[in-house]
This record gives sequence, C-alpha cells and structure tokens, in this order.
Amino acid sequence: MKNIEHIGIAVRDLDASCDLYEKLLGTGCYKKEMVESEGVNTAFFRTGEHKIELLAATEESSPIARFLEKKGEGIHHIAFNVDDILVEMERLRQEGFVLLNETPKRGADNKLICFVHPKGTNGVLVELCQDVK
Ligand SMILES: CC[C@@H](C(=O)O)C(=O)SCCNC(=O)CCNC(=O)[C@H](O)C(C)(C)COP(=O)(O)OP(=O)(O)OC[C@H]1O[C@@H](n2cnc3c(N)ncnc32)[C@H](O)[C@@H]1OP(=O)(O)O
Ligand SMILES: [Co+2]
Repeated sequence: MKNIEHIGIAVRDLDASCDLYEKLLGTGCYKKEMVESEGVNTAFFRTGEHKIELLAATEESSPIARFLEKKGEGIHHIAFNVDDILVEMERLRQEGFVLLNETPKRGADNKLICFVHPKGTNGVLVELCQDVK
C-alpha cells in the first residue's frame, strides 16, 4: 500500500457540508459525483497531496445511511493508493483480512476500489484505490 488517497466523511447534507469544508479548508470542491452502486453522492476537496471525500446517502440501503443512523456524521473510511489492486487484494487475503468485494469495483474520481472489513482493522473501514488508466 502507498500513501493515503482520501479520507471519507459521512455527512447528512452534502451542500451544507460543502460550504462548511470550503470555509474550513480555504479551497473549493473540485468535483461532485454520484456513485449509484454505493448509493452515494460525493464531493471532493484537495488538501495538499491528499483528498477529502464527503459522502451523503442517496437511498436508505446505502452504507452511508446505515452509518449515519448508527454512528452519526464523521470519518467513515480511509482510502490508500495501490499500484495493482488485484495483487494487493490477494496479499490481504493471504494475511487473513476480510475483503468486502471479491473483485474490484468502480469508485468515484476514476478509481478501481475494494473495501476491507472494519472488524479486522481495529474498527476502521479501509478502501484500496487504483487509478483507472
Ligand atoms: C464513492 C465511492 C467510493 C469511493 O470511490 O471512494 C466510496 O468511498 S463508497 C463508501 C460507501 N461504501 C461502503 O462503505 C462499502 C463498504 N461498506 C460495507 O460493505 C458496509 O458498510 C459494512 C462495513 C460491511 C457494514 O455493513 P453492515 O454490516 O450491513 O452494516 P452495519 O451497520 O450492520 O454494521 C456492522 C458493524 O460494522 C460497523 N461499521 C459499519 N460501517 C463502519 C465504518 N465505516 N467504520 C467502522 N465500523 C463500521 C458497525 O458499527 C457495526 O458494528 P457493531 O455494531 O459493533 O457490530
Ligand atoms: Co472512498
């Protein structure tokens, strides 16, 4: 695994949180994208070499809706860049981690992604990200 790609933050109201993070970070959101497969609307900010991903649920069955219901707003996941997601997924499987998808899926901002179950990572949901070429 390489550097942190983004930190995902679960929010209830994407527009209100975009205004808030614009003021907080002193920079505007550079991209908004809906990812239907995850049931989320996202907004991205650059902070130095990293990104902040705000996530709001688009439907009740979205993982973000469930998270907001149980834990409220806050840090939802940490995403790491990887060179080869298939190699990294196999390495993690061999190490005994539980992957939440068998094959990489399409994420936001031109990435292939895979999630690692938080029960095996000290309660932190981890996302792997590979650039789509
Ligand atoms: C925009 C696309 C993409 C990108 O390109 O960046 C994204 O970031 S999408 C982000 C949203 N998608 C996902 O989160 C997909 C992966 N998540 C899941 O598969 C599920 O959310 C889950 C982690 C398996 C949990 O689902 P489920 O078991 O159905 O939910 P529960 O509410 O019952 O929770 C069980 C258990 O897990 C704890 N939990 C849930 N979410 C998190 C979390 N984000 N971080 C830490 N812990 C989490 C939850 O609290 C429950 O714990 P216990 O109550 O102790 O059992
Ligand atoms: Co993410």
